[in-house]
Amino acid sequence: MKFGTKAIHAGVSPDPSTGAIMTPIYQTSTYVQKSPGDHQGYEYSRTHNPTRTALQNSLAALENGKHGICFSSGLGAIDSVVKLFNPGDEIISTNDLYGGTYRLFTKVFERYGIKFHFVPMSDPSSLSSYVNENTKMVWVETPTNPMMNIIDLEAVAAFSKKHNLLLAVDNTFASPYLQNPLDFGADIVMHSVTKYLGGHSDVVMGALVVNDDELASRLVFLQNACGATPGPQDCFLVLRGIKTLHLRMERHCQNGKTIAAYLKNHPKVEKVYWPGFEGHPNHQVAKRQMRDFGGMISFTLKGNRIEDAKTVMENLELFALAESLGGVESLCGHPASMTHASIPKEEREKVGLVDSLIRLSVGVEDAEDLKNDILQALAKI
Ligand SMILES: C=C(NCc1c(COP(=O)(O)O)cnc(C)c1O)C(=O)O
Repeated sequence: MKFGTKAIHAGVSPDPSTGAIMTPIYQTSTYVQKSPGDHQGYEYSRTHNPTRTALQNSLAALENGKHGICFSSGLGAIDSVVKLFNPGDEIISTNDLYGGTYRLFTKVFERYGIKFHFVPMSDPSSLSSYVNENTKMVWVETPTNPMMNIIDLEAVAAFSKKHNLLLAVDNTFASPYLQNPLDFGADIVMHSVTKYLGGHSDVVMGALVVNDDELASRLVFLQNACGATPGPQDCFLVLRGIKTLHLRMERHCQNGKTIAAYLKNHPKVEKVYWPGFEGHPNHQVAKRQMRDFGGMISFTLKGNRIEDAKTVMENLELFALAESLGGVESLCGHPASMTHASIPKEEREKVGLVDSLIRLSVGVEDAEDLKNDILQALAKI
C-alpha cells in the first residue's frame, strides 16, 4: 500500500462486534475473565487496550516497522529507550536536540550512571572518536530541533552496525510521511506523536516503532512495567489525525517552502535554517532521505537582538507564540527561553542557537496570509 492508503486503513478494521468503521474508544481499565487467565487477550488497559492496539499497528505500518509501542508523551517514549541500558553505559547523541530530551538525559539518566556525549553529527566519520567499550547507542534527530541540521541516516546506521551500537532516530520533525529511518537501517524510530501525527494540537503522546522482536519485547515490558501509557481517547484522536497526515504534510511542505524563501529575501533577516535550500550544508543528504523538506523553519534577525525577536513574536498574529509544533495552526517559538531553556546558554550557542533565533512551525493556512503576517511583524522592528 502507498502511504496515503496506509494512513487511512493500516492497523484498523471494522469493529468485530458492531461493524463500526472507526475504531471504538474502549474507555475501560479492565476486562472480565471467565476464569483466571482465561480472557480475550485483554486483562488491564495499562497492558493492552484495543484502541491503543489499533494505533500501535497503524504507526508501525506508517514507519514500515513490525512493532508500534505508544506512551503518554514523547519524553515517555525516550525514557523507555534509555531504560534499555545500565549504569556505566554510554550514549552518543546529536548536540542539537529538543531541550526536554537534553534535560532527560542530563538531569535524570546521568544521575543513574549513564554517560552522554553530545556531538556534531553532520559528518558521521567524526563519531568513531567517541566510541569505547561502554558505548551502547547513538541518538539522532534529523532534521534537528531547532537548528534544522540534517544527519545522514544511512551513514550513521552503517557506523552503528560497525560498532555494534543501537541507532535510535527521533523522527518528529519529518513525520513518517517525509522520512522512514528504519528503511535506512535505524533500530528504533521515535515520535513525539503530539506533533504532526496527532496534527491538531489536542493530544500529548509518544511512540516507538521497531522491527526486531526481542527489542520490541524489551520495550513492551518497559511500557507496561513503568506505566507511561496513553489513554484510549487520545489514541482515538491520533488515529483520526493520522487519516489526513499525508494531506496535511503536503500543505506544510508547500507553505514551508514559501515562507522559507520569503524570509531568506527579507532585509531584516540574517539567516534562515531550512533543509530545502540548496545552500543548506546537508541539502543533498536531505534530498536523499526525505521526500520533501517540511514545515519547520528557524531564522535569526540582523543585529541578533533578543528585543527585536521578542517584538516580532509579540506582533505575529497568525503565528501563535506557543511551545510545540506540527499542528494545523502556525506557531512561533523562542527556543532560547522556551523549548531549549534547559540547555545551558554556552551549550546552546555552540550549535548556533542564539538568543534572537525564532522557530516557526508553518501550518496549513493560506500562504499569502502567513507571509503578510510575517511582513507586518517584521515591520515593527
Ligand atoms: C514541545 C516540543 N518538542 C517536543 C519534542 C519531544 C518531546 O515530546 P513530548 O510529546 O512533548 O513529550 C521529543 N522530540 C522532539 C524532536 C520534540 O520536538 C517543542 O519543540 O516545542
